[in-house]
Amino acid sequence: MERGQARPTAHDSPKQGRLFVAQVGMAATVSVEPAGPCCWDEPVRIAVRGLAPEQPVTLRASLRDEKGALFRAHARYCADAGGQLDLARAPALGGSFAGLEPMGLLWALQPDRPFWRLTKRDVQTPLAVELEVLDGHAPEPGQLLARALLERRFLPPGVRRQPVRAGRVRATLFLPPGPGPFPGIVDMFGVGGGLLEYRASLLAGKGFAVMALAYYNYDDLPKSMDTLHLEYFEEAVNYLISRPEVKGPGIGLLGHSKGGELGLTMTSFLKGITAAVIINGSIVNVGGTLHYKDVTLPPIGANRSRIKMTKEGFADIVDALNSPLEGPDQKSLIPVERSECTFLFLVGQDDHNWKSEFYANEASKRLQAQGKAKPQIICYPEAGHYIEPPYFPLCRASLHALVGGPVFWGGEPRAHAVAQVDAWKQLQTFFHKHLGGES
Ligand SMILES: CCCCCC/C=C\CCCCCCCC(=O)SCCNC(=O)CCNC(=O)[C@H](O)C(C)(C)COP(=O)(O)OP(=O)(O)OC[C@H]1O[C@@H](n2cnc3c(N)ncnc32)[C@H](O)[C@@H]1OP(=O)(O)O
Repeated sequence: MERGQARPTAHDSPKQGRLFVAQVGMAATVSVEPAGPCCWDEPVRIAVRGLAPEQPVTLRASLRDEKGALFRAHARYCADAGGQLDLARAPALGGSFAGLEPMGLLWALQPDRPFWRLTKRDVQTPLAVELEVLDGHAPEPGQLLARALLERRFLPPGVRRQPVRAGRVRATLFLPPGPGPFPGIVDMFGVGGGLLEYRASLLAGKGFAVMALAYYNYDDLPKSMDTLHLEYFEEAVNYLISRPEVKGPGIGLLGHSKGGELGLTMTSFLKGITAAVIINGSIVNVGGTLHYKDVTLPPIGANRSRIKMTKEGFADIVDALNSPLEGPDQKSLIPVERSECTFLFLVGQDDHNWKSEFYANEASKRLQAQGKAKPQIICYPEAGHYIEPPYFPLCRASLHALVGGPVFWGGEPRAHAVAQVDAWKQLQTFFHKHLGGES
C-alpha cells in the first residue's frame, strides 16, 4: 500500500461512527456522533482527531443520488493546538460555506448536474454520504488523511410503511412504532406529481401516522393535473380518519407548493381537518381546474411576458401569475374563509415561484374578516420556495413541469438551511399541539 493511500479499517464502536481510517504517519480519524445510521433530518457531530497542531485540512462530502447524480461540498478548516477539529466548535474558513456550520457539509451539497434537485424516491434505502479529510487547503488539497461513511436513513427505526390502494386513493401510510392511536396527517407535494414519501416517513418517526398522498402522475391516477376533483382528496381524508391506528376526531394536513394550495382547498370545503401546515402555498387555484360537487375553480391566468431572467440565466416566474384580487381571476380564489381548522403558514420570503407571503397574509385577512382565529404565519428571510426537511441542500433552479423548463426557486443556501431546521420543528410542535399528540 502506498503512503497516503487510504487503508479502510471499518469498525463500529459505541462512541464513534463507522470509521474508515487512512493511516499516514500519525493516524487521523473522523468520528461521527451519534454513531451508526442516522435519519436524514438528524444533526450529527463530526470531529477529526490525530491531526498535527494547527494543521490546515480540507473536508469533503459527497453522495450519489438514486439517479446517479453526484452531489459534493467542501470546506477548509484548521485543527486546534491539540490536533483536533470539532465542526461544532471550529468555523469553516471557506469553501462551499464559511463560519460555524456543523451540518454545512450536508446542506451545502451541490449537484454536478445542472438544474438537479436532491430528492429521495425509495425511502427504504439510505443515502450514503462519504466524508474525506485531506491535508492542506485549496486550490488542490493534498493527501487523504481519513475517511468516514455516514448512512442517512429515511425510514426511522420501527416506522412501518404500508402502500395504500383503497378505492381511488393511491398513497403510502407510515405508522410509528407501537399500537397507537396516533395523530394522523395527510402529506402532499406539488407540481410534478408522483408519490414522494420522504417527508411523511421522517415525520412518522416523530409520533404521527402520516399518509403521503399522490394525486396525479402516479399508478392509475391521471397523468396530468389539468382537472382535479376534490372528491378524491375527500376520500383520502376519510380513509385516514377511518384507520384504527389514527386518533380522531380530526386529522392534520401538510402541503408544500401546489400541495399547500390543495391543502387550503381541502380545508375550505371538506370536513375532518383540524390543523393544516401550508408551506409556501397559494390561495388561488393554479395550473388546472378544480371541481367539487357543483363548484368549479378555474386556473388563474398567467402572462409569460412577465417571466424575467435572473443574472444567472434562470427564468424567474414570480410575477407571471395574475393578481387574484382583480377581474375574472377572482373566480380562482380559494374560499379559505370557510375553513374551520387551525393554520400554520410557513413562508420563504425569497420564494420566486409565487408570492407566498402575500398569499399567507391574504388568507389571514380573509379568515379574520369572517371572525376566524388569526393564523400563525412564520416568515423566513432569504428562504426560497423549496422548504424541505432539514439538511436537504437548497436547489436554486430546476425543471418546473408547468413552465416546461428550469425556473429559479429563490433562497440563499445558509438562510434556507436555517429555515428548514426551524420549519421542521415548528410544524411538529404545531401538529402535536392541535392534534393532541405528545408535546
Ligand atoms: C400554463 C402557462 C404557464 C405560464 C407560466 C406559468 C407561471 C407561473 C406558474 C406558477 C405555477 C406554480 C404552481 C406550482 C408550484 C409547485 O408545485 S412547485 C413544485 C413543487 N414540486 C414538488 O413538490 C415535487 C413534486 N414531484 C416531483 O417533482 C416528481 O414526483 C418527481 C420528479 C420527484 C418524480 O416524478 P416522475 O415523473 O416519476 O419523474 P421522472 O419521470 O423521473 O422525471 C420527470 C422529469 O423531472 C425531472 N426530474 C426528475 N428528478 C429530478 C430531480 N431530482 N431534479 C431535477 N429534475 C428532476 C426529469 O429530468 C424529467 O424531466 P424531463 O422529462 O427529462 O425533461
